[in-house]
Amino acid sequence: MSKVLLDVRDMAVQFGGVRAVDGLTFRVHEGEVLSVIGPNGAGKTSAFNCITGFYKPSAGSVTFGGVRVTGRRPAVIAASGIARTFQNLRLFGDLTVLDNVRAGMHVRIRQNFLDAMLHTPRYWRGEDAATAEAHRWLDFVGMEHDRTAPIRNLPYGEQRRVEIARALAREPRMLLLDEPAAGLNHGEKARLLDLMRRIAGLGIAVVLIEHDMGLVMEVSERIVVLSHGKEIAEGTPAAVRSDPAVIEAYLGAEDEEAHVEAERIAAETGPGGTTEVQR
Ligand SMILES: Nc1ncnc2c1ncn2[C@@H]1O[C@H](COP(=O)(O)OP(=O)(O)OP(=O)(O)O)[C@@H](O)[C@H]1O
Repeated sequence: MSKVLLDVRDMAVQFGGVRAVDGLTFRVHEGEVLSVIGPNGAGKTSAFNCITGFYKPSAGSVTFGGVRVTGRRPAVIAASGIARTFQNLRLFGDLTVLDNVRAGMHVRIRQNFLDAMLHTPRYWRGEDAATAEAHRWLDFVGMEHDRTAPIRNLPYGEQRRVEIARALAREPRMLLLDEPAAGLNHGEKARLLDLMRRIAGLGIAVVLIEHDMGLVMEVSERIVVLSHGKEIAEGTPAAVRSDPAVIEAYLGAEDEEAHVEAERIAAETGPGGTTEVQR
């Protein structure tokens, strides 16, 4: 197995009385595709937010590339080589496709303040290089639409692709994708699968939160399963799929949802209501 890139140990996140993440320990190796799955509210996004510095863990440590980054600011963690996408797109709607990708790169373009103020030759060389590189990443993700149009005019699936291009333009060593297949159609999911494999092929580790189990089972080398903030299983897709603890966690969550739904309907219809609850 290749080198450990991310090492998360005993990480916990607390929101008032809720332990969103409760003693999570896992590792990601260079260039591997690892998925983090679990029922709604299991703590997956909270774990991502801790790793990327958006939340401060209440306990535990996060080490990336051998350097402890626990509790550092998001910008510092991003600069150390971790890029991410979000469950809800965070693009600049009025900016063009190209400018959205270039915006992701400004952390690493070497220009000083005066270059930018005075638009020196070095400034223009930097801008040209940035534009060429943005095109390269847009080619890589397969973005075929007009790149000079405002991004808000693009179909949703294409916007998702641009968000990945922007994250890649930071030249990360690890890319965290939070539900990248949400809202995509069948063909778009197939292209996403291929894209994730090509990203890993570049040696970039891909860590995926995803509810589409078909996609997860096909693309992942390993899977970490969370339930109520705790890791309940870890292993290959085949091992995880047949793990009784995993099956039970998902069935339990379904039961919980069905129960909540039944209570909601009962409250709406009141005693003697006529709505039947489907089980
Ligand atoms: N900012 C917050 N403040 C308070 N509670 C939060 C916050 N973020 C998450 N939680 C709670 O922490 C728990 C874990 O939520 P989280 O969003 O991490 O789960 P998830 O596994 O990503 O869920 P989903 O699959 O629905 O996105 C939930 O009980 C949630 O309500």
